[in-house]
Amino acid sequence: MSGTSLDGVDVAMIETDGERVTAFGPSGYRPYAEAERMLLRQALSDAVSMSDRNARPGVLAEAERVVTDAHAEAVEAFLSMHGIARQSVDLIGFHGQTVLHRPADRLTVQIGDGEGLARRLGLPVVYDLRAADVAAGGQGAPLVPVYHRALARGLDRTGPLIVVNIGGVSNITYIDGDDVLIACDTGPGNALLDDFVLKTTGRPFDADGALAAQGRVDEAWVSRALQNSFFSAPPPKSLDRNHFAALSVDDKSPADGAATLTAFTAASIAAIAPLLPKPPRTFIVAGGGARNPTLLSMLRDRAAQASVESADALGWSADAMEAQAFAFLAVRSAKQLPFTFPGTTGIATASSGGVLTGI
Ligand SMILES: Nc1ncnc2c1ncn2[C@@H]1O[C@H](COP(=O)(O)OP(=O)(O)OP(=O)(O)O)[C@@H](O)[C@H]1O
Ligand SMILES: CC(=O)N[C@H]1[C@@H]2OC[C@@H](O2)[C@@H](O)[C@@H]1O[C@H](C)C(=O)O
Repeated sequence: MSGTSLDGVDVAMIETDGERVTAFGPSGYRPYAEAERMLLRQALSDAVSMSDRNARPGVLAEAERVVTDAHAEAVEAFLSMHGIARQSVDLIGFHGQTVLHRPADRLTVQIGDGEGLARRLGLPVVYDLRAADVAAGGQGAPLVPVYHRALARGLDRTGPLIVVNIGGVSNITYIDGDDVLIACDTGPGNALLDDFVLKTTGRPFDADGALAAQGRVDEAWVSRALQNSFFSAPPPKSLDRNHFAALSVDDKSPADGAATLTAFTAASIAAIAPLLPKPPRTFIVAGGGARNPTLLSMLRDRAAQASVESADALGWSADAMEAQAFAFLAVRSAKQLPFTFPGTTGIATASSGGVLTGI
């Protein structure tokens, strides 16, 4: 899995039948080199004008090779580091790199050559997991909720809970027993903050929320930003990474800008609660944002009565969860089990998707 933060490739191994997770294997990470990250950033810009998802304008063809190679290297290093025999792996789930997401135009583009990856690894690969949903009128995201539900089945909790994934964009899954599964993107995650921190300090992200912790939140700015009609729309809804890029805190000091953007992420996650059937009892936080204590504390302040817990504290892996989810989705895809639902992507009927290659 390589997410919208463009930080690197997450690898994880699980044992599953697509319904339940019977064992968690190890997980790993292969960061993008600086040059690779710059190429991917350029690919996001070059993708803006795309209308045909198979076109590869500008640097996209080169970026696609880099994405495929980085994933192959990530898997190879992972297998050798953990002494896992290639033949013991049944299936690889490959998300690719989203370079454009415009579901209203029935367009979502993940670059990455699934067939090339299957050839290089000598293993079957399931890829292109968003396309079928978008083609059928769904949002194509989020896909992870069905995995969150599988994990939540193993928790002994009453009352509705929310799993929040704070990646480049933030998304939530609302689970209330086995029957209610609602999901959507909630707004910014780390991407706006990362971009601002990179521009003002040269560092790729606000490590441990230290910069934001020193700054002052401009609450008026946050309230204004929350006026965007996206926030009052009910789920399902999804976002392109750069949807809020025009919102600028460039007139602020690095610390105040970081504090304000961190608060914007926290406030926009909390703002989903009134749009759900019942107030959530718990927010379980995963994704890179779970490592940012300033963000967690701002979410606690804004989450009303709900408790805020990190996924790691429950024995789930905040870092590996998305990669695990794409392994789970690959198995569901291979078995033709549905993984997008009216309540998660807005698709008319529960559907499967993905392309299986290399068997
Ligand atoms: N120690 C840390 N302190 C603060 N922020 C952190 C820390 N570690 C990671 N992050 C943030 O998490 C981001 C990476 O998050 P994650 O790996 O969930 O993103 P992603 O895989 O791109 O996700 P998605 O696909 O959900 O957008 C980094 O860019 C950074 O902003
Ligand atoms: C189009 C796309 O790649 N969307 C990502 C992005 O990153 C977070 C959020 O926006 C989420 O909707 C989705 O990824 C997660 C893994 C998902 O589909 O569940």
